[in-house]
Formats: sequence, C-alpha cells, structure tokens
Amino acid sequence: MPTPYRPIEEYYQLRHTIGSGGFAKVKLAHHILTGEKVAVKIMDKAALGPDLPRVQIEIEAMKTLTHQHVCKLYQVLETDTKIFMVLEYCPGGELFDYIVAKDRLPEEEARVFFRQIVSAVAYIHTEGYAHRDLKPENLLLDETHNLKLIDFGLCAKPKGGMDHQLSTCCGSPAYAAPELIQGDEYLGAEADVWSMGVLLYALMCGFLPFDDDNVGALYRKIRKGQYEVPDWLSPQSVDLINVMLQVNPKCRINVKELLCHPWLTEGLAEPIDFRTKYSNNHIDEDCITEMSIHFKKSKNTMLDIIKDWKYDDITATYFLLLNKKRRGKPCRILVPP
Ligand SMILES: O=C(Nc1ccc2c(c1)CCNCC2)c1ccc(Br)cc1
Repeated sequence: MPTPYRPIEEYYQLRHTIGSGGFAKVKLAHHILTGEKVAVKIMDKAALGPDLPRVQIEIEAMKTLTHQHVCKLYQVLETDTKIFMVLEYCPGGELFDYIVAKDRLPEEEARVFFRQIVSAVAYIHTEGYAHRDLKPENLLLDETHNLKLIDFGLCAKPKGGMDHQLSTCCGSPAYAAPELIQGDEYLGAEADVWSMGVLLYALMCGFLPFDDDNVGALYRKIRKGQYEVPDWLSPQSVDLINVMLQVNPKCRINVKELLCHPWLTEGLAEPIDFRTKYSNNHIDEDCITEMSIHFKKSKNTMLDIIKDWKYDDITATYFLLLNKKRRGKPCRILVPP
C-alpha cells in the first residue's frame, strides 16, 4: 500500500525517522530544489488533541525568531489531519545525550556552549519571548557542533511585554524556578535564568543540582535552593551558578548582567553578542537571482514574494539557498526551471 500522497512530498524527499516523541515524529528529508538536508516534524492533529494550541504557539514563535542559535523553521504545511514543520537539520542530536556520553564537560567546553545558550535566550527575550522549558533535551547540535534551541511549545509572549507577570506553571520540574513551582506570578525572563543555571550546573557536573524521584521532595529542594558544589568546579563558575540559582528572583542575576559575567567573558574583550546574524530586511542578491530564474519571475517580483515570509516553499528555498552559500557551496537550485 503506497504511502498516501502527502503535500510535503512535492517539495521534500522523506527519508528515515530520526526521532519520535510525545505527539510528533521527526524524519530526515532532502529539499528537492536545493538538495539540502532538513528535519521534518510531523504531527497528527487528532493525536495532538488539547495540545494543538501549543503547536500554533511554537510555529508563530519560530516564524519570528531567526537567530544563529535558534533552530530555524523553513516551512509549514498543513493538511486536514497533519501539520508538517520543516526545520534546520541538527545531526549532532540532543545536548543531553552529548553530556551523558562524556559524563560531564570540561569548563572550557561548557563555556563555549553556555555562551551560545545565553546568546539565544537573550535574543528571544529581546523579541518578547520567554522559553520556559530550557533543558539539555531542547538544545540540539548542528553539523558544525553549534547549539540550536528548539521546542517553543511552552514559550510565552506576554501581551504586556517581558515585564508582565505570568502564572502558568510549565516546563520540566528539575529545571523549574522556585517561584514557578510555588504557583506565584513570575517573570518569564527570571524563570529562564534559573533554568539556565540548572543547565550550566548539569553541563559541568553531569548531574542535576536538585533531584529526587519524589516530586514533592524535589520541589522542597528547589524552594530551599541548596545544592552540592563538586570540588572540580572553579570559583568563578561556582559564583555564576550561585547568582543564577538565587531562590528569590529579585536577587537573581538578570540576562543583561549574565552577558558580561566574568566567567562567560573570560578571554573575550567584550560582553557576549546576542544579536542575530540574520537580517530580515536585507535579502541576499545571489539567492534572489537564482530563484528568479527558477520561478520565472523578475528579480523585483521575486524579492517582493520572498519578503512576504509565508513560510511556504519560497521561504524554505530562500533560507536553504542562503545556508548553501554560507557553507561555501554554490548558491544553486538543482532542478531545471
Ligand atoms: O535534525 C534533527 N535531528 C537529527 C537529525 C539527524 C540525526 C540526528 C538527529 C541524530 C540521530 N542520528 C542521525 C543523525 C532535528 C531538528 C529539529 C528538531 Br525540532 C528535531 C530534530
């Protein structure tokens, strides 16, 4: 019985499954026009049930968030029964598995990764988003061994801006801030800083600062905010973890201060640069030229269509051509016009 025709197969050659989670399956695929590898996250609407709004939240967030350490969304396709999200290919898998495989990371390697994490989180905060589920399972390694933040299904974009209090309790308990599990109103940015503190601890220790099989006991440990300090941690890294894992969010370091903390800026002349390397309004000339030939449009018309950012095959073709160019490959569409 042939696979039922899926609109995705008009643009991508689907390959094997590379991951399957709660209500999603992720398949490796090749973009037909450029030959570029992508990851296609396939969700069944019926299986999603009450979680369907989370997918819409994730799609809207990922359309807005374009950053070198945020997993890129290229295209969204929807049928009566399925939602397909075409995403950046991250063959290094989850940071979680990388830490487990190495037991724990040397401080220098943890610093390189943590700079990328802080850069991604500082960027999404400036765009008005809080992630609210930061953990090593939601950080993937791309083919150049750089981190990409995924899973914006629990993110929040408070209507009143990042100073607006949130109240929904979400995320993974071991990484959740005390104020969040307490049920108090909280600021997404402050809760994300706590989760990054737990993340940094996990990177350099290989285990969690607050852990217990019993959720109630775990919550008590988080609210107490006491954790072991292994002797292999340097004084600077202990200081950073300490200011991030402050139980009182008002005593906790904020993201702006984090960007210039001595442990993070060690050996650098300036604070961590969190700005995106992509620019929304500048469209690459070579990509426009190649696409205008293939789609038989004038360059001006092609530019206008690209700038609609519909997250259709045009958006995907543009970003994937740009990827090719950035990797030093010819900025070419492989299929004749
Ligand atoms: O690209 C992804 N995963 C991936 C791709 C290739 C490989 C892996 C993961 C690891 C498993 N071995 C094969 C290599 C990927 C990208 C975005 C999201 Br969301 C989820 C997964």
